[in-house]
Amino acid sequence: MRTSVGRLRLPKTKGKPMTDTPSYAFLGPVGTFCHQALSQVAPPEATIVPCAGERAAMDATRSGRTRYTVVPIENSVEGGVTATLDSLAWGKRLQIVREIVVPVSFTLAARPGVTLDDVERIGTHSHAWAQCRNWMTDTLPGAQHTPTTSTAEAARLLAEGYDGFQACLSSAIATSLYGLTTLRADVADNPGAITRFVMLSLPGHLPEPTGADKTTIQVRLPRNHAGALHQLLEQFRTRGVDLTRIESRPVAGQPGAYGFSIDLAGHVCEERVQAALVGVYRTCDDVRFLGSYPRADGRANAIEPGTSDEDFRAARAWVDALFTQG
Ligand SMILES: O=C(O)C(=O)Cc1ccccc1
Repeated sequence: MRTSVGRLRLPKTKGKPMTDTPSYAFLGPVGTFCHQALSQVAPPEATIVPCAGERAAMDATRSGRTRYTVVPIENSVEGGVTATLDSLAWGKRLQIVREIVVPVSFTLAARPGVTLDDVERIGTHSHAWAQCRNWMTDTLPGAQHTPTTSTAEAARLLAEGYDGFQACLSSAIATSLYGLTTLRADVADNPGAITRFVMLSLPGHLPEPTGADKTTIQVRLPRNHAGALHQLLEQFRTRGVDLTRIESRPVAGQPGAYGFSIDLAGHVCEERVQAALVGVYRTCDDVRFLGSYPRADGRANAIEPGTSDEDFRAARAWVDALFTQG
């Protein structure tokens, strides 16, 4: 039985998972970019569980079936992965414990014997299609997209004989794993695109601060309040907290209400981050803490003058002393 393809480990098909072995759900099937991200972090003995969709993978950890989940959260070309962002924002709470960055480039693949001229429909994940849209318009004008739950799912369907599309956009690994042939390699509108994946667990485990961390939160702005967004941003600016991502999403069932998903530079153990979060909590309707974790790029966060932990402690000591001085 094959247990790996290149650096990708395949799920175990026999035997009971050992309860003390870490288990990871991920956006499956095997051969997704998500599987590649998982392979960067999971120990060799890990049990891995492919799931059909981001939400299904997250639910596997919510229900206790797996200890961790790895799902895509953001792409450098197409932006946020809304299925992940919305489930993090509104579903049962999960916490980000790690981020993983994977360079993505796509292969246009088909069953052996199929040529570019035969291709009318292409199956792939919506984020993959978005990253190859211009290439498609230039090279295969008129080719239609059929969305699949993942890039490898499209490859798997083709290999099974599915005839709803003639080709798929997937990774080179998936192309070989599912016995397809490459029609075009390195398909992309923006060479150098990366996708950021997050590893999630149930709340309770907070990674240690490293000095090169990020914190993710979800907030809902008060409605009918002029300058509400300005007031939110002000909480970060005055404490020298840099935002590395901010995205708005409509709140389901509440037309006109928006939630914001925010990544900020820093760890919740740091004074300036805590001070900003206290301000956010005071001024927004809903605040959800989604984790503090090491940055994948390892870049140390810059600390503006007057915003280090020592600066905050000295300032608090000065205020405390006002009560004890005569
Ligand atoms: O479908 C996959 O292989 C994924 O891991 C999600 C995805 C899709 C497109 C670009 C990056 C990640």
